[in-house]
Amino acid sequence: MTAIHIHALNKTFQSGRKALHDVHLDIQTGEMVALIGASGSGKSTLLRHMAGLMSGDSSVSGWIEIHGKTVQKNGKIASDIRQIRAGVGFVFQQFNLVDRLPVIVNVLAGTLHRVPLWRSLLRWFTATELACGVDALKRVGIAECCHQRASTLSGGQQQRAAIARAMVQGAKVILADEPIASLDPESSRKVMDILAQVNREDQCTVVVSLHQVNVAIKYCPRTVALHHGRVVYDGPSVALTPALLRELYGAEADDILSLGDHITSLQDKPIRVVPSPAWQPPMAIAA
Ligand SMILES: Nc1ncnc2c1ncn2[C@@H]1O[C@H](COP(=O)(O)OP(=O)(O)OP(=O)(O)O)[C@@H](O)[C@H]1O
Repeated sequence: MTAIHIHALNKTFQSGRKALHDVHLDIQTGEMVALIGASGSGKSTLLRHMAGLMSGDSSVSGWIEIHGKTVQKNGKIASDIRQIRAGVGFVFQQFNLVDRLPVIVNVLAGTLHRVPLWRSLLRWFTATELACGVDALKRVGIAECCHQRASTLSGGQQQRAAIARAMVQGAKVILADEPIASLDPESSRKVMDILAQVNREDQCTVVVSLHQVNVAIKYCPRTVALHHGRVVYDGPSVALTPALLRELYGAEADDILSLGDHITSLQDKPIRVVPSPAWQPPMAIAA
């Protein structure tokens, strides 16, 4: 079944900047797809359109559907977008948690579309909801941080809490916009391991934008590469050799090839595919 369907998406900002050019994309349920590209290539813009946070150009007939439901069409966001978003989890580079609230409350924000408004305002959650929140925190390996304020967590822990919130939400699609861009290699690895775990164990479709092609290869069987807002490659991540990347990106290839040793390093030869934890038998993720 198709999880995300994008047809002829174009985006021109008011400044006149054309950020997306005729993007067509089909992502199947349960895929883990990397979105790569140099800075400014349109990764965030595309993810925001998928989430219905931005609308494409109305001058071109284009649309986006998630699980068959229209997110936007011909430049207009669907009127029932809140309902569609309830099934979509977002993980952003800048950990979008409420700093002053405890981690568990942030995580339980994932249930807000299900609980009555008065209960959410009072932050009154049932024992079952609390257990579900704690369970999600256990799965991402930070249950011990449950009652801490979100602001006291490290960047990697905040990102894991954001993923726990998507779990509690019961999201069947996770859109992660450069979730490891601000993290050290070890925290990056944990966050990517957890995204892969959610993909594998919950059959959750994951689309993750990354600066590092080596991380894409390690975790995502499929990569969509953007260049100046156009899809220039859509296929197996393992086929993304440095030579191909140079062909696609020219000098800009260095942007995504020379980011140092972020999780694994990439040599200037056919890329060695590092077996991904995504394809190991289910196992607990260590904290
Ligand atoms: N609100 C905006 N108004 C005008 N131009 C914008 C706006 N947002 C993004 N852009 C432009 O659209 C293009 C794509 O930006 P986008 O943020 O999607 O790229 P990106 O690939 O996510 O980059 P990065 O990796 O640096 O986050 C860039 O040229 C950017 O300057």
